[in-house]
Amino acid sequence: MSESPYPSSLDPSPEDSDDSESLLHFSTLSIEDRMRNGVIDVYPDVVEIFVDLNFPFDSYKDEQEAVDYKNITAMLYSTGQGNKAMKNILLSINLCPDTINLDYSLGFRSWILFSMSDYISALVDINRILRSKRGPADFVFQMNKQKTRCITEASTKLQDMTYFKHQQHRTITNPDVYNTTMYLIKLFRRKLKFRPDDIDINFNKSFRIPTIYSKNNLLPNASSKIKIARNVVKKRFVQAVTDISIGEVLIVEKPLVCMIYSNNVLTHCSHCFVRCTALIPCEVCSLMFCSEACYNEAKDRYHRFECRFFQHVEAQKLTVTIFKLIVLRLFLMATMDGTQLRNLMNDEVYGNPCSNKDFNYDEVYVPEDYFNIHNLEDNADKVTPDTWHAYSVQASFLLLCLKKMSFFDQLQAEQNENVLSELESYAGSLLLKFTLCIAVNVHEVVEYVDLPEIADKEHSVGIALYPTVRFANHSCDQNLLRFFHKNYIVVRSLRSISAGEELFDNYGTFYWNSTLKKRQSFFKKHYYFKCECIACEENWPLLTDLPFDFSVAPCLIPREEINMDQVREWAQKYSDLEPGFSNQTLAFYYMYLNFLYKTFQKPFKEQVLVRTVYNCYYHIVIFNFPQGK
Ligand SMILES: C[S@@+](CC[C@H](N)C(=O)[O-])C[C@H]1O[C@@H](n2cnc3c(N)ncnc32)[C@H](O)[C@@H]1O
Repeated sequence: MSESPYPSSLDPSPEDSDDSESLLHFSTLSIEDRMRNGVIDVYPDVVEIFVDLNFPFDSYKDEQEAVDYKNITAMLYSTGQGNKAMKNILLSINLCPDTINLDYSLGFRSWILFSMSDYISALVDINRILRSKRGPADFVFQMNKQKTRCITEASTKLQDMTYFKHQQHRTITNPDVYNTTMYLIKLFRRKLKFRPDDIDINFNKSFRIPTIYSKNNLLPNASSKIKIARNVVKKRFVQAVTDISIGEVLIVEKPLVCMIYSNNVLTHCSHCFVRCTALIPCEVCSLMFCSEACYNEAKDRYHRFECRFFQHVEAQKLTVTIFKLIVLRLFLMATMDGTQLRNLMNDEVYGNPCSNKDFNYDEVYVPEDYFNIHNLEDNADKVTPDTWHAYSVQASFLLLCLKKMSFFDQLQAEQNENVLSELESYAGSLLLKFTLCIAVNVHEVVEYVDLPEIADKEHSVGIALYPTVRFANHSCDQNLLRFFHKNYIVVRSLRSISAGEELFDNYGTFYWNSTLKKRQSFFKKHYYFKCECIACEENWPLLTDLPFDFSVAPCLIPREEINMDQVREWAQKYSDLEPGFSNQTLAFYYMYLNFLYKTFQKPFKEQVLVRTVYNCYYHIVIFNFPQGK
């Protein structure tokens, strides 16, 4: 259950980069030479390298392949292989251009969804087909008939749900009851938006994101109990303004920019990251969305131009890391698909991407403002020559793709294939700046899959840049926990925190699962700092060597005040808990964890174990019991 916030896939080092072949060209240069060459001087060579790539501009969509997948689906479905059929029909929908064949594939999926009793998702597909108004009469007739069946079935289930709504808070330990209830609760959630003739819903929209009780006037996504402070070493950091107790919601926000991992494109919405069975395809590239609303928002915010880029690299099966894709997206958002590029270049304050602007701490922070990128930490003064080099190559790759795709044609009078214009160079420097910033500021978005066993539930969905959470520095013994709801992040206190204390995130490696030496080299290499947290200063032991005996563990309160019988009872209850999820169990973990932190001095094994399970369990309960704590 690692929390891996900053994924190793973002490792910017040359040896791990997919540009490594291109880098061979430079490996003969001495470090000094590379440093002297710096960023700008490598451009001509990089141009040479990437012009060689020379990928043709093919389309990703392939109607014939889509029809083939649909035919395979029919064969699998008729032989009772429902899951495989579902996978194939998804591929068919994903590959199909927006023609009548797409309607046929959607129609097929609605049959499969119906047979899986997922009537609402089936209705989403059917309504979409009927809206397109392009099917022949008998197909439209079949779809209308299917629609009636879906509505009838769904209405019956919806009545059952009223009962289950009242059951949500009850403890569920029996796995069968658990599974049935889970299913009905999911349906219940959908009911909140249930309108049979107008279904293009994302049922998780009814999902409750935890709220912040006392909002911060200066940091709109944060609690008034925290503020952004700064010092010379760490620059900005998050600090407690008043005492904070365990479990308080401190930050809730949407990403400024996010990107889905390619292996989730067929299972999750590429815009909001919700897991969804009835995804609809982008008309041009491989991305899929949970609803027309998400698709349109993606197009409005970043996907119009990006979509063309995706279709080409996908058609060529080029491997472009998620890291590059998010940088490109950020660039397109920042420049509004290029239309604002020249204005940005001429802007006196933001025109120079090399100078970081710090936001004014007395004014209201605007989390969704693109200009925040200019005050992200980029560590430009600490990046090693090798990393500079890798980043420059990555930025150049994107710049050349943009050039090749005629991105600059509308924006400038002069075009020259071999020489970069002033505007193009500026675009390159922005891409480089974003590459630096993204590397040390993004989080990995995870989802917890709701299976009864606790282990191996964590699933990485994508990466995202959170405008307020990114102010939190690292500690190997952090006092914050991150939770995700779709691509929203929720940050809560892991234990009580006193006024004036710094609030710490964790960048992916903890004192109990990695040695001091490994941690220090990880942070130096990826984040350019030396961790001086208490766990590093005191070199706390790994999990297996942590003290675990309650009767001798150092205490924070006089030992005679501790009711040891009660402690043993809780410890026993904790280790005996059955699989299955409920708010009561969550409340127990929460209470027990609070007790452990308040009573025993860190580091103590039970604190680590309970904290880890609590983190995982919390996600699951919140995901499946929307009224949860
Ligand atoms: C996500 S940012 C955190 C906010 C950052 N301090 C700022 O001013 O924007 C990550 C960067 O903060 C710095 N940082 C994070 N944790 C640190 C720590 N424990 N000690 C020193 N610097 C740290 C490193 O430069 C790191 O690359």
